[in-house]
Amino acid sequence: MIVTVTANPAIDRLVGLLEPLERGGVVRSEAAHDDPGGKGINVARVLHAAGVPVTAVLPAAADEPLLSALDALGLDYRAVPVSGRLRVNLTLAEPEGTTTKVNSPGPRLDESELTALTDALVGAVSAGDWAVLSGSLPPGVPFDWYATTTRRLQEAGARVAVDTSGAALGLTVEQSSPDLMKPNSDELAELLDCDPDEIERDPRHAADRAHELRDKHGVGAVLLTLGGAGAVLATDEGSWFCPPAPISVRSTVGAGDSSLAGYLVAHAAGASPAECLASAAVHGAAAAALPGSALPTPTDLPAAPHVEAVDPA
Ligand SMILES: Nc1ncnc2c1ncn2[C@@H]1O[C@H](COP(=O)(O)OP(=O)(O)O)[C@@H](O)[C@H]1O
Ligand SMILES: O=P(O)(O)OC[C@H]1O[C@](O)(COP(=O)(O)O)[C@@H](O)[C@@H]1O
Repeated sequence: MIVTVTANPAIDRLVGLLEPLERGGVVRSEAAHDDPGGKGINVARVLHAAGVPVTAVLPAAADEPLLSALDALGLDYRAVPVSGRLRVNLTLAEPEGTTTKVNSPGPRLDESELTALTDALVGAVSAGDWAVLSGSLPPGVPFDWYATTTRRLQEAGARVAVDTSGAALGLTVEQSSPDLMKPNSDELAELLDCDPDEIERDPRHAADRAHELRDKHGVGAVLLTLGGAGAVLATDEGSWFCPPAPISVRSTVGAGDSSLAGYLVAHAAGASPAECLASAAVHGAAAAALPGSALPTPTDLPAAPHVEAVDPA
C-alpha cells in the first residue's frame, strides 16, 4: 500500500494561449482546463492509473471541486476539513511550446488543522507501507514538518519518500533520513552547494553527487531527475543512469511527480533498482510528452531506454 500526502494541493489550471505571451499585452486563449494537482496528488493519480493501491491524504473542505475530480477518477483519498480554499496554479502554454507556471502559496493551515492532517496521514499508513511526502508547504506549516513526520512514520515501520524544495528540503535532510528522495539537479545543487549544470552534464558526476547526499544525510536511495538529460539512481547497491526517452516535449508539468510514481510502480512489483529507474524515466518522459498537467497511464509509456550501471568517478 502507498499513501501520499499533499499539504498544499492545487487545482492545476491550463490556459492554452492562442498567441505568444507578451508582458503588459492582452492575449487570447482557449477555454481553461482544470486538473486536480499538487505533487502528492499527482503521484497518487499515476499510481492509481497503473493499478497500484494508493490513498491520497490532503486538507480540503468537503465542497472543494478538487475532491469531485478525485471522485470522478475513482481515487481513494482522506480529506481533512479545513477552512481555507485550495489554491489555483496556472500553466500558461504558448503555441510554440513554452510553458510558464504560476504557483501560489496556498491557504494557511492552523495548528489544529495541521495536527488533524498529520494524524490522518499517520493513521492511514501501516508498517511496511510507503508514505510519499511531496510538494511545497502552505503558510502555517513549519519547514521541519517533513522531517518530524518522516521520523514519526519510520518509527511506525513505514518507508518514506520525500520530494520537496527550498527550506523544507534542507530541513528534511538535516533532521531526518528518508528512505527515498527525488531531487532534480537544481534541488540537489542547492543542498550540496554545487553547480546544477555540472550535475546535468555528466552522469558519473551526477551519481557521485547523489551518493554524497546519501552519505552525508543517511538517505536510503536518491532518484535524481535531470529533465531532458535523463535520470540517475543511487542506492546502497550502486548507481545507474537512464538516458532520456526520445519524445516530443509538450509540457513538463508533472514529469517529476510521474517519475517518482514510476519508480514506486516498479518497486511495488519487486523490480531491480535498474528497472525501477527505467520505470521512473519512462513515466517522466510520458508526462513530458502529454499536454498541460495531463499524467500518464500505462498506454502512454514510451519504450524504456537502456539503463547503464555507473562506476564511481
Ligand atoms: N525533455 C525530456 N525528454 C525526455 N524525458 C524527459 C524530458 N523532461 C523530463 N523527462 C523525464 O522526466 C523526469 C523528471 O523530469 P524533471 O524535469 O527532472 O522533474 P522535475 O519536474 O521534478 O524537475 C526526467 O528524469 C526524465 O526521465
Ligand atoms: O507544491 P509546489 O512546489 O508549489 O508544486 C505544485 C505544482 O507541482 C505539480 O505537482 C507539478 O510538479 P512537477 O512538474 O515537479 O512534477 C503541479 O501539479 C502543481 O501545480
